[in-house]
Amino acid sequence: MELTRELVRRAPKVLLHDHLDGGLRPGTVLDLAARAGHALPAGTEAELAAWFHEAADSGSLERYLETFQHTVGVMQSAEAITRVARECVEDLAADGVVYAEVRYAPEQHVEQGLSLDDVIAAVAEGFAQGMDAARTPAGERIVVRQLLTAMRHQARSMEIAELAVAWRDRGVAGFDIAGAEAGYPPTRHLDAFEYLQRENAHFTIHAGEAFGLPSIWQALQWCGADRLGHGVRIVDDIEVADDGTVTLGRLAAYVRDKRIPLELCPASNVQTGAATSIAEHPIGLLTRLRFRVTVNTDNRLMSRTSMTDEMWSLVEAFGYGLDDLRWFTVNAMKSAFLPFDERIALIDGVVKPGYAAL
Ligand SMILES: O=c1[nH]cnc2c1ncn2[C@@H]1O[C@H](CO)[C@@H](O)[C@H]1O
Ligand SMILES: [Zn+2]
Repeated sequence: MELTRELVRRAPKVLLHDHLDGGLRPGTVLDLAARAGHALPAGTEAELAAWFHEAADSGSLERYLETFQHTVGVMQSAEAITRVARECVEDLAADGVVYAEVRYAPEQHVEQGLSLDDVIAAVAEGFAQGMDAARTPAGERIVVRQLLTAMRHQARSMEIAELAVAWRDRGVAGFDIAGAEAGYPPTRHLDAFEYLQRENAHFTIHAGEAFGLPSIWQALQWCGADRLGHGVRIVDDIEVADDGTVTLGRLAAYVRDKRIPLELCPASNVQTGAATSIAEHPIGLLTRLRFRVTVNTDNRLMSRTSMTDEMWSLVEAFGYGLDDLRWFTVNAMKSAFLPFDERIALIDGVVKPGYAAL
């Protein structure tokens, strides 16, 4: 059967790395900004969508991140946050996503008086509404969990880690740190990671995106990360000789041997300069070498992408077929911060039958 974009959209997909404040609908940004009196750089949906994409398409992570002032800026009330969270679930469900972990930094949403708990509760409410709305009579559904992010240049990681533990039975599956990588090594937040480990909690760390191997090494061997956010620079520890012989350095071998999940985000990497193009993206090599590769969107608004777009761009660049897409999807489901029995239930009850039915 010929693989089409529509078939990829219908295929069950699993998303582990998606930022809530990087996935707003352009129309929602306009609407919320008008209500909050927030000044935007463009006045129509099409112009605003283009602005986010172009401004983020800078070749630098720092400049990419500057665009978030206009999404975070309009997400300062419980009502706005709940709406964004609900629409996020609706958009992912329409895109064929069956399980997603969506992250954001609660500390960025307290400018107008919300407490950190208020912010998390507002997201939980929006996700619950979205999951309810996506339930069809045919039994189709989407499961969405929160990841709480702490900003790596700030000093609130311990507080956020404590909230991730406090909320773990109420829709929060884990913890993350994000923000500019250079100059802010993950070891700055060692107390938070050690606390999470003592609490048997799960966390991922943005590492090896804008900065190389030392950041990946710290995230794994000092901080104990369960997964790597991006982790794409692990290719710097892999040598491919002219005759095709591959040699893994010790860190790359460790990552592959231990099946450390890589949350790869191809479109985002091309925008921040972490990769030169989709066709040259290290995902091709890492997949060939059978690392625990997962495919993700990172920021659907800034990268003008979706899970279908990401998968489809890989089909076009690397000639992947449904078997490969299923492999990425099962990899992601295995790597989710959901209890083991729930992961198995989704793999056997949703992902595999979904692919078989295509
Ligand atoms: O690719 C990325 N690398 C590092 N940080 C990021 C990336 N995308 C988004 N954020 C940061 O994470 C915060 C919480 O969601 C966003 O506000 C943004 O500053
Ligand atoms: Zn990210």
